[in-house]
Amino acid sequence: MDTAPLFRLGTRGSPLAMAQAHMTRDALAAAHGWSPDRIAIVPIRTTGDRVQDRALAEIGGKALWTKELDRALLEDEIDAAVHSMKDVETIRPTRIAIAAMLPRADVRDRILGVAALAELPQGAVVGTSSPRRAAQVLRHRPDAKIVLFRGNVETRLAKLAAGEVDATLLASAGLVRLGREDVGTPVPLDVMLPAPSQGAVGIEVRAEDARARELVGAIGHADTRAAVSAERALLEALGADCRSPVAALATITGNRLTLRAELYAQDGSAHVGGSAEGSVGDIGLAPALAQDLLARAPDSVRRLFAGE
Ligand SMILES: NCc1[nH]cc(CCC(=O)O)c1CC(=O)O
Repeated sequence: MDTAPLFRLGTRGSPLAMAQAHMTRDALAAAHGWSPDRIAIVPIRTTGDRVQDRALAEIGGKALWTKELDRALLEDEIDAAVHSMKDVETIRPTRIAIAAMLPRADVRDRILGVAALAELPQGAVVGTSSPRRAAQVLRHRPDAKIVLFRGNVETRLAKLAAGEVDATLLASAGLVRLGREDVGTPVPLDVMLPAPSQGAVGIEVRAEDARARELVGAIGHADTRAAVSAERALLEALGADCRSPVAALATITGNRLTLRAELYAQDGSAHVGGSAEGSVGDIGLAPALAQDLLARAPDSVRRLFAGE
């Protein structure tokens, strides 16, 4: 770049994060009539990228992915940070604002290695580090053996190909963004409801930076934001974090929002599910569904959630 960048986008350096940063750059360039090469993409290494051998939940949860990007944003090294909304904590620093979410991709999980959970051989080994996916697999296949499976999408595909596991599960959205829509089979939503925020890319800015808010706001997708906000409000009301086996999906038709959610016991032996419907702006909907689910949850499920 021989001229100063018009805008600096911070991102993690994984291939998926870089693909999402490029999507964001292209959307910004198109919205503002800029040449894409006037937008700098700044890869930032996070603790989560360095630590590969332990479950995320054990070593500090989602903050591992956001902390370094938050610092770069607050220290004005970048103008905006691009995130998978699924990896962004429910409660964010007050000086950081979500300025936009891009149109959501396919929200489903894909199963790789077999075409469906029902086709797993007896006692099959399934690799995942997601408490939600583990519980959902065990709910349908209590005979399966879950093993910790980390690393970025490419690493996991390589481990599967090497025969370390019989099957694994990945978000369809990530595979599509990496140009790997050819692998795996989508799992129906009634078998595996997705993680809250799955498939959504969000862009954060400094709350006080009016220019960045406006520039990024121009590429936002209102329905995605409304849906993901409802799912995040549910997580907050549940007192849930990345260790919590919880699935949620909001869908919007016109001005109506339907929020579905399921909470699971860790071993999939119990669960509770429900849904609520209201107008898009109804901020009471998600907390009400959270209370309803907690009230009906079996003990083995309720004790995994802090509530309130
Ligand atoms: N936790 C890792 C992560 N964060 C976002 C995605 C996929 C993209 C998305 O859901 O938007 C993935 C990988 C996966 O779950 O397969």
